[in-house]
Amino acid sequence: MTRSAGLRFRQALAKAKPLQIVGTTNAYFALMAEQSGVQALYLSGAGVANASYGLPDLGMTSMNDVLIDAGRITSATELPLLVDIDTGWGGAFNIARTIKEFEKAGVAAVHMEDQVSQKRCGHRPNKAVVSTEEMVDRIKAAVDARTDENFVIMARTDAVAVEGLDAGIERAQAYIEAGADMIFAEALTELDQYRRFKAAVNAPILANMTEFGKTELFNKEQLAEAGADMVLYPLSTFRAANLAALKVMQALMADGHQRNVVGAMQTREELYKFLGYHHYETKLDELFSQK
Ligand SMILES: C[C@](O)(C(=O)O)[C@H](CC(=O)O)C(=O)O
Ligand SMILES: [Mg+2]
Repeated sequence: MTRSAGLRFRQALAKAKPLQIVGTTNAYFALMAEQSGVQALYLSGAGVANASYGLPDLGMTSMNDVLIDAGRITSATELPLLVDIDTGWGGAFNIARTIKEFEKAGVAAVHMEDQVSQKRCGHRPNKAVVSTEEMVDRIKAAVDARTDENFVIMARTDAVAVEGLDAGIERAQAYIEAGADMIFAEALTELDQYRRFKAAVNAPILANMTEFGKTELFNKEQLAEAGADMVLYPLSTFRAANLAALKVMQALMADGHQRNVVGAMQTREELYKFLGYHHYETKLDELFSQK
């Protein structure tokens, strides 16, 4: 694969209207996504905190925590990966380091938000944002640090829920002016708000379709029509897998066996198919064939 990860993301975006970006909390989910026709992957900050550390999404995970999970996914698949880097984890030099490390890890794109470092989930109350100037400095530091010009730096604004739509749009304009490539318009409540962002900001717009949040679960046609270029499903597979796992745990405790839930499990055969298990096994047999 000679094309850079960033270029692969941009090419996937150019081909799809809108590009559906699917959250995969681990490398195996990434393999399933790749073999299900998904064209771009996402590593959620909430997903890393929740799944890998058992923590809430409140800015408690560090750059290295996210980098480890990102590297696992980029090692397993060629699909371009968008990673949630929260606020970039610090001042200008920290942000520069973050960009360099994620680019080196084979990540295609990152999104960095304008919340204060003690951040919250974008769909929760009582968020606070830094000044436009401070976020512009974050973006400048990020853009200056990238070595691949195709590496995507997406600016996320959480300001709409805090300061209103007009302020959010003004910020997005300033962030693009500062060098951001794309805009993540967080926690919008109406389709028309995407339309307003798109009309005012000359850059690709991402719509976050996270479940149980502030945004209605619009379909991709509705979002494309409203001007969204990318649709994100950050935690959909994680939430579904969590419920499936919980039901198995409860059945094991209630029934003393798993026979009632085996039908809800992915079979060994399916697992091996996604892993390419037999290919590895054949290789092993060839390498160490018994005489
Ligand atoms: C996209 C997000 O930043 C994430 O970390 O996945 C979250 C998703 C969520 O908590 O539902 C967010 O929207 O803040
Ligand atoms: Mg997040």
